[in-house]
Amino acid sequence: MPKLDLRRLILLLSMSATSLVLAYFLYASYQMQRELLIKQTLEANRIYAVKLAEVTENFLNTAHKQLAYSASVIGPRLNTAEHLNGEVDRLLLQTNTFNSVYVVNTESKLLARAPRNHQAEDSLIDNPGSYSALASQQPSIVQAYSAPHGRLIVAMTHPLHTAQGDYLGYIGGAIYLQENNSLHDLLGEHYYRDGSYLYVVHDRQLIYHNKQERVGEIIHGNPAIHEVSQGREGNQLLTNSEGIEMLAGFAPVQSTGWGIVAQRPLQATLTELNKLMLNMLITLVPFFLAVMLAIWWLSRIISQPLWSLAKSVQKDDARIAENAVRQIKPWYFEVAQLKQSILSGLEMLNHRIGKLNLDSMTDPLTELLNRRGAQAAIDKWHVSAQPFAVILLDIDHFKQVNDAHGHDIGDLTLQFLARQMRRLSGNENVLCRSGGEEFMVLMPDTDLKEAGEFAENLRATLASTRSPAGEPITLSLGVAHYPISNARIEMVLRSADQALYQAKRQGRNKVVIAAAQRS
Ligand SMILES: Nc1nc2c(ncn2[C@@H]2O[C@H](COP(=O)(O)OP(=O)(O)OP(=O)(O)O)[C@@H](O)[C@H]2O)c(=O)[nH]1
Repeated sequence: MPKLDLRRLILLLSMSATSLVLAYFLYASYQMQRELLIKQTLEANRIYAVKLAEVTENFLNTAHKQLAYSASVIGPRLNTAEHLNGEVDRLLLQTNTFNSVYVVNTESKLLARAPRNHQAEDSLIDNPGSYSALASQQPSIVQAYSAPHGRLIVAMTHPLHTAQGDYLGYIGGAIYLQENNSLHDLLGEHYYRDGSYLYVVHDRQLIYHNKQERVGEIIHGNPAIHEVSQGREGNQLLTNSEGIEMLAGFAPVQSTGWGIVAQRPLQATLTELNKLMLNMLITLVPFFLAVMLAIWWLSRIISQPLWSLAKSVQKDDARIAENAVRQIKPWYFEVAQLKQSILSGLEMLNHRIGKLNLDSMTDPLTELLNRRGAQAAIDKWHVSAQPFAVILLDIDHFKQVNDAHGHDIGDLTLQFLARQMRRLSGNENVLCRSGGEEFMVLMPDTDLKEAGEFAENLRATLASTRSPAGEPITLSLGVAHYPISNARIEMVLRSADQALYQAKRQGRNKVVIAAAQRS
């Protein structure tokens, strides 16, 4: 017998199906959320980089305007040291835009500087930025360079003119990339806690980075830097110099050719999602268990009728099995069909058993009951203490019928006698061929007198009716009664037999009634 029953099978199937669907659902929603989150973060970083590029652009414009204003205040009065120092001090102190402000004449000589330092006035400003500013005589931005004191500097200049427009030199403002200033504050406001950071590059050189030691570093092989250096904005998933996957957004500062890159580690982005998925799983587990419980319960309801059908069919008695099957209430189609099929099978079986039973109790020649059939009736009456009369009868000299007319005529004669017995007998009587040419009539609720009259009538009828043998047959009959003849049934039958024997001895064609038992 296989160990797996329908209930377990349903549960197993449902569990596997539900688990698969759940796993797929979690996997698919994780993948979708992951993609969405990556896309959103990339886009957010791009927008952030664009915004920051705009703000930087504005900052640089404002710085230029400040220099332009100072240039207009200074005017042609380059010889007045007090005036020059006053203005460079004001510009340095009033805003936090520059780390140093200085005025340089056309010979690249320093005329004033704030803050003051060892650099003597009239010293030569000997760097390519200064020369190019003097050469262009235009507002300019001097890209990052290392100053003699070791600092990395971005400088801005604005030309100084006389009222007539003669060029006198420039006023310059230096932004130290590794030190505090408005630009540093502006870029430093970025949220750095979850590993996110931003940096600014110019010509692949880091001119701003939250790790100050990295400022000045030249970066190779970074696709975001490559793109932004080409003046393009966008976003990209990339691996940074430390091998960490980053979601980077980048945008150029058009006026300076700088590139701003804002990035967030992929892992930090997905950590929240992982937590979310775990919470989802934890929330789903009780629901999953509840569903399994419901399926367990439902599987019981589904398997119960089948189980009952199987149990009912296993009963020893086909009649009891049939009744048990009838009691089962099928609530779904297949069980109803199965019940119907089983019932048809059992009905057929019971019918066959009934027919076999009947055959085993019937005499095939006369279709009266045989000895076993009569015995069954006697047993039944015995149990219910039913009084009855019994008549044993035997054809006289039947051997002669066979001998004279043949066995077939003998058979027809036996059938003829059976017909006569049926014709004369009431329905309630049990008629039986107890063997050979011997017959028996069992008459419930009939006394000896009535039974004797019936026996006499039968004898007289046969004696006066032509049989298949061509002439009437005569009968000898013995009559007894239960319990009048004897309180024990087998003794009653013996009494009837003795009465029959007596009838034979007294010359045949005769009825003898057994004497009542003496009490
Ligand atoms: N045709 C036919 N004959 C049967 C059947 N059963 C028994 N017999 C015959 O019945 C006869 C009974 O003969 P006996 O026992 O000598 O009795 P009887 O000739 O009737 O004589 P008594 O009973 O003494 O009057 C036998 O010849 C059996 O062959 C049967 O089914 N068909």
